[in-house]
Amino acid sequence: MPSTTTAEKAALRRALRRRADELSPAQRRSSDEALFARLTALPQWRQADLLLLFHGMGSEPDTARLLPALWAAGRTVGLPRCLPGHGMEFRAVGPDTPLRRHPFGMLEPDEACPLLVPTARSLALVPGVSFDPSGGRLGQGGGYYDRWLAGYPGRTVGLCRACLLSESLALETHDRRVDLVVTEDGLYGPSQSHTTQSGAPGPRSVPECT
Ligand SMILES: Nc1nc2c(c(=O)[nH]1)N(C=O)[C@@H](CNc1ccc(C(=O)N[C@@H](CCC(=O)O)C(=O)O)cc1)CN2
Ligand SMILES: Nc1ncnc2c1ncn2[C@@H]1O[C@H](COP(=O)(O)OP(=O)(O)OP(=O)(O)O)[C@@H](O)[C@H]1O
Repeated sequence: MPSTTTAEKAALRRALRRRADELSPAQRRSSDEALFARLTALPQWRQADLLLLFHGMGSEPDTARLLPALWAAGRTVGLPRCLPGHGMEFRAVGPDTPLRRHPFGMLEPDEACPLLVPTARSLALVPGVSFDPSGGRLGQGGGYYDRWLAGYPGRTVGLCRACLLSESLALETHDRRVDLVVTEDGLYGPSQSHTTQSGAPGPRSVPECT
């Protein structure tokens, strides 16, 4: 019998995936542009030794669009690879790296790519169906990131479309908060006082997808 939180998470995941799927391609593109503008302006982004991205799929932000500029700037970029037993590792990818489609739908590097060892100066972009303003995260339900984050020494950022931001997510003991949540409208997180980048107060209620 699943715990209440597990059942609640599954129901919320279904509802928010539906909400995300209703966004038009134009709404997704304009949301992505605003998210990426905020993300790439962060000092943590500019200063990281390794950028550990994910290859966006479905209604996730289309993070693959960030890659060409990073390669052109000579940055080291990694993408995750799922391992048996719900493990995960990151391998370096470049412009000519062939990626393979995993049965879950995302593109992944293979074992021919160099394995990356994250440091305290690394930055991981963590995917999520939803986040809350204190860094709580609802993932896809496999526990891949939670297991990997348990041994990860670096910083974490979640990209969250404003209409998928939850007021407060119920977390289980294994759930890891991200250090910073980036929405189109502002930055949130355990150490943020809900401000937009201009310093103006950020949105407090959760907007509807329009
Ligand atoms: N782009 C991207 N890559 C990622 C993740 C992610 O969330 N996004 N992951 C984040 O952990 C890991 C993969 N984990 C995933 C876990 C479940 C599902 C998923 O769609 N599950 C379906 C059932 C799929 C099936 O069993 O066939 C579902 O829950 O409906 C997708 C990714 C690593 N790579
Ligand atoms: N650090 C961990 N060690 C062992 N099991 C874990 C760990 N983290 C998560 N799990 C297990 O993984 C399963 C899925 O967890 P959860 O619903 O929190 O996944 P998620 O965060 O949504 O997924 P993901 O991290 O893949 O996006 C649960 O059964 C949970 O007990």
